[in-house]
Amino acid sequence: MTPAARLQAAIDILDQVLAGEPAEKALTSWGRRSRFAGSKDRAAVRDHVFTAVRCLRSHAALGGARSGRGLILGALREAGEDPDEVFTGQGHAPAPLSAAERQLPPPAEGPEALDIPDWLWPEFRASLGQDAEAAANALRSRAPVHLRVNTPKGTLQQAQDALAADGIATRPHPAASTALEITEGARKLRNASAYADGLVELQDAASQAVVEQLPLEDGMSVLDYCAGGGGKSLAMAARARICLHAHDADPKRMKDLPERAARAGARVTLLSSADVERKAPFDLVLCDVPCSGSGSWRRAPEGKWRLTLEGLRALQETQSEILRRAAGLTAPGGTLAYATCSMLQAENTQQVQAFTANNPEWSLAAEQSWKVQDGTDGFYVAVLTRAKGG
Ligand SMILES: C[S@@+](CC[C@H](N)C(=O)[O-])C[C@H]1O[C@@H](n2cnc3c(N)ncnc32)[C@H](O)[C@@H]1O
Repeated sequence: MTPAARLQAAIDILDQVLAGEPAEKALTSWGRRSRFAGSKDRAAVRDHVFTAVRCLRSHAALGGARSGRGLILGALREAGEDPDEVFTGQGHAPAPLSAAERQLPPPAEGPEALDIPDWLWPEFRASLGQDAEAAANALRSRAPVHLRVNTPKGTLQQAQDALAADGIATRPHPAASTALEITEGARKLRNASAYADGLVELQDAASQAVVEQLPLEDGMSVLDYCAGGGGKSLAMAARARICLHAHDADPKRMKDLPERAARAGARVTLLSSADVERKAPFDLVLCDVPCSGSGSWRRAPEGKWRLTLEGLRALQETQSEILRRAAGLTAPGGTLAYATCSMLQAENTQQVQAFTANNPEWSLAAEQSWKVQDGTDGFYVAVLTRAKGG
């Protein structure tokens, strides 16, 4: 495919996304229909689509329309490229620009230029203060690819050497002692032996750093209460010889966990909600709660446009309910960790402050947050301890 044909493919896919189709699904069906597209074409089209979704407001403004064509035109203008070189109408290239499309719109400003919904901007700015613009701008670009080295299976250096042998260059990431950032060859990861052998897992460095904050010790009984695919379960299992249990309100989310654990050489027992009550109390409970995902909107940009104020308030209710339940599953003297991949205070400090205010037997032992502009996903963790007699 020519570069212009890739952009035309992105335009068609974006029109479907704007009509309500999830980007991943629209890309998959395009891929099935487009047997002629090679792996580089697919990667390029995917990049165009995800860039457009991350920068939906600003690129639509720059391109003069909220349409596939408008978004691609906006992206070219932002990149300082000449749209007439792409919109030629030749071969599979997009049709030439109309007179209306040639009109340069006035420059976007404020939340529109920063690609944040208007309703969210006051909350975003209040949460991030003077870092708000930098965070919003960071969310407009592609996320780096991070790996967690499964240290029971090998050292960082061994993982780097094994990855290099498969053409993948990495460097240690400062956010966590187990983290590597891929600097070249990320697309080769799925076929790399270090990945197949469970020496490395895909995991954001801040997600790993959250687990490094937990006071895990050999022999502890631990519950990952919102385990999902089990990324944090596996990271915990690598840190100490714990008796690890995983639970999720939607057990289907954990379906790959047994296989992932086997690959990593970890042991984890999956528990239903009823089993959790029977097995309680646990020495440590981690709640990696459902959240707005504002810290990972680079990876999942549709979430930024799907979130509403009502949705955010509903998430907050779920979060405080999970905190309340998880507290009841934690042993006296035990630890409860509350984590989100959000940068919004409403989901982070405000939740924890409300919890400790209502539950005086709990105190805050540690709290940390990571911001997306510092090279990781945005994350938050609070480590709470329960009084021995509490
Ligand atoms: C942020 S994801 C977890 C990601 C996972 N810990 C990881 O590192 O891969 C949140 C999970 O919480 C689950 N969840 C939602 N409501 C819940 C509830 N009331 N109790 C327990 N889990 C819940 C969701 O199904 C989802 O899998």
